[in-house]
Amino acid sequence: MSDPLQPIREQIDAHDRHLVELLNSRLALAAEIGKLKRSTGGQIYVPEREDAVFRKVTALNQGPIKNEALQAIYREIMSAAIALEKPLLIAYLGPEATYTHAAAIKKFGASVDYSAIATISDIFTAIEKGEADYGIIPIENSTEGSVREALDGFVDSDLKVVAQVYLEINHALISSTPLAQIDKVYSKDQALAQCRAWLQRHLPHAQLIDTASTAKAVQIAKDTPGAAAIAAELAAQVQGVPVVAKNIQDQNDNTTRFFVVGKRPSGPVGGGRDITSLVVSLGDEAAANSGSLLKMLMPFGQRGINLSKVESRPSKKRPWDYLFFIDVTGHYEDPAMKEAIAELRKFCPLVKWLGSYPSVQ
Ligand SMILES: C=C(O[C@@H]1C=C(C(=O)O)C=C[C@H]1O)C(=O)O
Repeated sequence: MSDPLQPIREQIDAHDRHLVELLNSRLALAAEIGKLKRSTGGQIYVPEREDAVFRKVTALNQGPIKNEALQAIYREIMSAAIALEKPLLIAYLGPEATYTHAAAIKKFGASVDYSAIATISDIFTAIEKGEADYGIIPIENSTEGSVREALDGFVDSDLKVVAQVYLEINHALISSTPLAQIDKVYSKDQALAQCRAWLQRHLPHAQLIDTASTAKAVQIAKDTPGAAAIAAELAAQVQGVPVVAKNIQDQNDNTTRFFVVGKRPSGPVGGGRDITSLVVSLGDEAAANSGSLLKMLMPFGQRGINLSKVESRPSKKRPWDYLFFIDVTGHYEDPAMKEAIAELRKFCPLVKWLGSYPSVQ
């Protein structure tokens, strides 16, 4: 009896021949672009162009492929294109299998090279020294708020935020010791905090110990009797330590926002899809004038520029002196944004542009 799958598979084979041909022809064009970029000093990774490609293919899609699947495929196609233009090295907060590693792969795909770096400030340094092309760092979590080391890193650095990526975070309790005998839980402070209620319920007497990263916690737990780590399941697999409990985060839609940092700024995507991040200090104005916070936000409001985040951090220069981290909708090059920032500079001693980047992807 003839196999009914056979003729359909032959059609699939014919499509695959086509696809491989088309992919190679697309990648050859990217290689040509790469040559031109090298001769003109252009950027290899261009987030605003990638955003336009994602939008274009999503608009073309009539199914049955889901947009998410199409975008994942295009992520890899563009990753392969980048690799043909120039081998890029992406520094992430390591060790291997941290959430930042997963976010880096989500953003840059499988064809670029990755380097695990121990601390956020070392990531800034690696890029400043040209030891890596881009860095990826966690900036804020939907349950726990901002990552302070990341915000502080931007104050002293001239690197730019060139792109962002969101990743849903699902924590696992990882240990070779059964739950009832666990007396120490290691993880990054942010991850411990995201599982506070679960820990209170299941391990109320365990000692909670902060580590430099979630994957580092798994390394420690692996060799410490009675110890567990909170990290991604992937970290458990990579290091061969059993998962004791899955999805232990207190909020189900627990999501972390990561920034991609590089030496040169991204161009605009337009259509209200750019975000600009700034750090602003009011200086003596704050002490002298009780309305100064409002005054800081007015230049944006008056021009219809939407404010999506304001976060304050102690300046560490004087007590009760603050730096404000502000996200607004639009690109630094937009005329209204330029005007708003110029106005802000009239009364703020510090207005630092951290970067403008596409809001999604
Ligand atoms: C090919 C380019 O370089 C990279 C690869 C892209 C692609 O494959 O479409 C898009 C943007 C860049 O990150 C380009 O800049 O157009």
